[in-house]
Amino acid sequence: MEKVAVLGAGSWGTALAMVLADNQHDVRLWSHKKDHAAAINDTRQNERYLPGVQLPSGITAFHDLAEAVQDVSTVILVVPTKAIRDVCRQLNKVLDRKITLAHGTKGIEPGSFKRVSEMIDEELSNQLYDKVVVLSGPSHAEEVSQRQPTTLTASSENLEEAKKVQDLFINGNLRVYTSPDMIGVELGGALKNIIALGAGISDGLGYGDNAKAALITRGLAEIARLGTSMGANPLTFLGLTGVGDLIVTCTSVHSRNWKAGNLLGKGKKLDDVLEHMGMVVEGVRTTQAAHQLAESQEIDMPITDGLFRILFEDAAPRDVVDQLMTRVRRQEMEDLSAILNNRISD
Ligand SMILES: NC(=O)c1ccc[n+]([C@@H]2O[C@H](COP(=O)([O-])OP(=O)(O)OC[C@H]3O[C@@H](n4cnc5c(N)ncnc54)[C@H](O)[C@@H]3O)[C@@H](O)[C@H]2O)c1
Ligand SMILES: O=P(O)(O)OC[C@H](O)CO
Repeated sequence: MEKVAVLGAGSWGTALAMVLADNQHDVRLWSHKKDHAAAINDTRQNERYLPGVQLPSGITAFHDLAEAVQDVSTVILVVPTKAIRDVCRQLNKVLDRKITLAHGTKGIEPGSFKRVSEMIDEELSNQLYDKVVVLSGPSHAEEVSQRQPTTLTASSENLEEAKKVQDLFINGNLRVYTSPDMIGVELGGALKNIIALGAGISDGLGYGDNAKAALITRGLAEIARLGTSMGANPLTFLGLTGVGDLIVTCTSVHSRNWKAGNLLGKGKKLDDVLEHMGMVVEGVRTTQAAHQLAESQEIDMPITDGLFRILFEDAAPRDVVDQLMTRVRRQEMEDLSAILNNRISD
C-alpha cells in the first residue's frame, strides 16, 4: 500500500483516485477549494464533477496542499493545463523529498507550445522527482468511476518510473500499458481534443456518420503531421493514446469537447458554451496553440485552422465545412507515407 496524492478534484482526478483506492492505496485528493474538499469528505461523493458516484473509504479530500502531500510516495497532477504551472510552484514550497510524479492532463500551452511535462520540468524543482510520467488513453471519468473496462498508457523518458505508475493503477477493470514515446503520448492526448470539438460541431450541424469518420481519419493525419514534426514516433498515433483516444472523444456522449462542439454547431456562442459546460474544455486552448504552431512551422492542418476560425474569428461552421470540402485535390496518404518511410529508414 502506498500513500498517493491526487492533485485536482475534478472528474478525472476523482476517477483516478477511485482506482488507486480500489487498489488499496491511501489516497489524498486535493481540491484548491476549501468547501469542495469539505463536501467530498462529508458526503463521500463529488457532486459537482461526478454526481451520484459513491467514493471508496480509501479517499480523503484535502484543501491544504502541504497536508495532502505529506509523506506521499507519488503525486498525480490532474488539474487543467492552464493551472499546471501554478500548482507546480505551490508544490515547490511544500514537498521536501523526492517523489514519483505523474500527470493526467491533456493540453498544449498557447504561446510557448509546451507539452504538460515540459511545463512541469520548467516549474518544479528537479530535486523533487526524476522523470515525469504521463498517464493517457481513451478514458472518460464517468465510465472509470463505474469500473467499466478501460485502457491507459503510462509513458516516461524513464521507463522504470512509468512501470511504477503502471503498478499503482493496473487492476481487473483498468489495463495499463507502458510506452517510451512520451512526446507522442502527450501530443495524441492533447491534439485529439481539437478534432473532438470538430466532431461535435459536425453532429450539431446535423451531419452524419460519414462526416464524423472523415473528421476522425483526416484529423489523425493532422495529428501525425504535427506530432512527428515535434519529435513523436508516428506509430504512437495508431495506439491507445492516438486513434484510441480520438475515437472515444469524438464519439462519446461523455466528452466535454464533443459536447462543447455540439453546442457550437447548434449555433451557440463560445463564451456561453464554456459557461454552460462548467468543466474544462481543453480543446479550445489547444486549438489556439496548435494553430499558432502549425502556422509558424508551415504544417498543413486545415481542420485545426477551420476550428480556430470558428472559435476565435467567429467563422460560421457551415462555411468552414464548405471550405474543407472544396480544398485543392490531394492524394490521400502522400505526406504520411513520407513520414513513415523516413521513420523506417532511420
Ligand atoms: N474528465 C475526463 O474524463 C478526463 C479523462 C482523461 C483526461 N482528462 C484530463 O484531465 C484534466 C482535468 O480534467 P477534468 O475533466 O478532471 O476537469 P474538471 O473540469 O472536471 O475539473 C478540474 C479540476 O481542477 C480544479 N482547478 C481548476 N483550476 C485550478 C487551479 N488553478 N488550481 C488548482 N485546481 C484547479 C477545479 O477546481 C476542478 O476540481 C484535463 O486536462 C483533461 O483533459 C479528463
Ligand atoms: O471529456 P473530454 O472531451 O475532456 O475527454 C476526456 C478524455 O480525454 C477522453 O479520453
